[in-house]
Amino acid sequence: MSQNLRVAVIGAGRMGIDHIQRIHRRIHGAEVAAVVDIDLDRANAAIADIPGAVALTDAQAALDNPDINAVLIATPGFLHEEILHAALVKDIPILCEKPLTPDAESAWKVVQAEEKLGRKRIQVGFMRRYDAEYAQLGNIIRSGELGELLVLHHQHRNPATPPGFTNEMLINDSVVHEFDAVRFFTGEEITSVQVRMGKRTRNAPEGQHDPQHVLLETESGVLADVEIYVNAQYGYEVATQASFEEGVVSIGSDSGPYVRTQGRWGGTVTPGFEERFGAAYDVEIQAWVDAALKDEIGGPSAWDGYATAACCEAGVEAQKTGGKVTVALNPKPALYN
Ligand SMILES: NC(=O)c1ccc[n+]([C@@H]2O[C@H](COP(=O)([O-])OP(=O)(O)OC[C@H]3O[C@@H](n4cnc5c(N)ncnc54)[C@H](O)[C@@H]3O)[C@@H](O)[C@H]2O)c1
Ligand SMILES: O[C@H]1[C@H](O)[C@@H](O)[C@H](O)[C@@H](O)[C@H]1O
Repeated sequence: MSQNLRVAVIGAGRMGIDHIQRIHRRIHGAEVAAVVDIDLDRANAAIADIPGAVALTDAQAALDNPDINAVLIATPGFLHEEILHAALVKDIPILCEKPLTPDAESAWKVVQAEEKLGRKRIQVGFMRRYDAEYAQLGNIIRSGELGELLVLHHQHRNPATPPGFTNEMLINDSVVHEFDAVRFFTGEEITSVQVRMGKRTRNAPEGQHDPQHVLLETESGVLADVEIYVNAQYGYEVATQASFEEGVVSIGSDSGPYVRTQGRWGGTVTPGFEERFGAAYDVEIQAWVDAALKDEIGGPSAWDGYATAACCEAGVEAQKTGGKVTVALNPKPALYN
């Protein structure tokens, strides 16, 4: 594929708009050819500064357009499955925002459809793998320089949740990132999930128990915990501390610049994921484009999407029971080895 990628972005909401601007302004080798949203006004607003792009309301119409040769899916997670299958039929590179799908059964169907196609076409939007500090911690773990990794502590805090953010979405939409991070760091599958509910913040909307404490273990016995706290008010913070045999590594905690003025010292907390992970999204999308132009796909795969969906399913079950729930996975198809 020598020409630019001509991308249809499906979903012009918070994340879709961010990716549209990213592709238009910062990514090399790709252009936004179409924006699809059921809300045509949103789609039109999204292409206002992109000459030549078209606004549509139907994803299939974009996929049927021979001028489109790649698709970025940024609709809510429960809508991904249908678009993924339609895009696999077109046999074009796909960047699907996380989650691949919200449950293991539908994610497995996507894996099977890709396996039937016979080659990888899907990259899942687990952008943390492209964050510089995440990549560095991954390298430290793999190098063995601090001995064996023993425990991972995660904090995942959002300032507030959008309307309709259910109790299950704390797992399916938020902790799904830590499921991927733990698998990425350890190179192992997660074998069990437990969720504990403690004291609830008065800032949580009705029906949502916030914060929650999620406990995981991996095949070799690495333990991980996640504080998921999505109405934390003060800002957006995602951090990890890793304990090894010979040391401890922290990433994502406070970084400069530290300012001293008017009798106070301090810095700022990022307000949202766009600021905290802006650079990682750029690297993620550029990597997808670079691979797609060589007719390849890299990064987190549909298998990673399926395995994390299975963790989510166990997590949602664990929310109800409070007990430890085993993660059950189908055998990994050779395509993903
Ligand atoms: N990687 C990350 O850090 C990150 C951050 C935020 C969101 N996300 C993911 O991105 C996706 C979108 O999230 P968001 O926060 O932008 O949601 P959003 O609700 O802000 O936007 C979704 C958009 O999809 C549109 N839409 C709904 N149904 C549609 C359909 N059938 N066809 C076309 N468009 C349709 C809506 O009108 C809306 O504009 C989700 O999967 C979410 O989990 C990922
Ligand atoms: O969809 C968003 C997004 O994935 C963010 O990265 C995460 O921090 C939020 O918790 C989630 O709701």
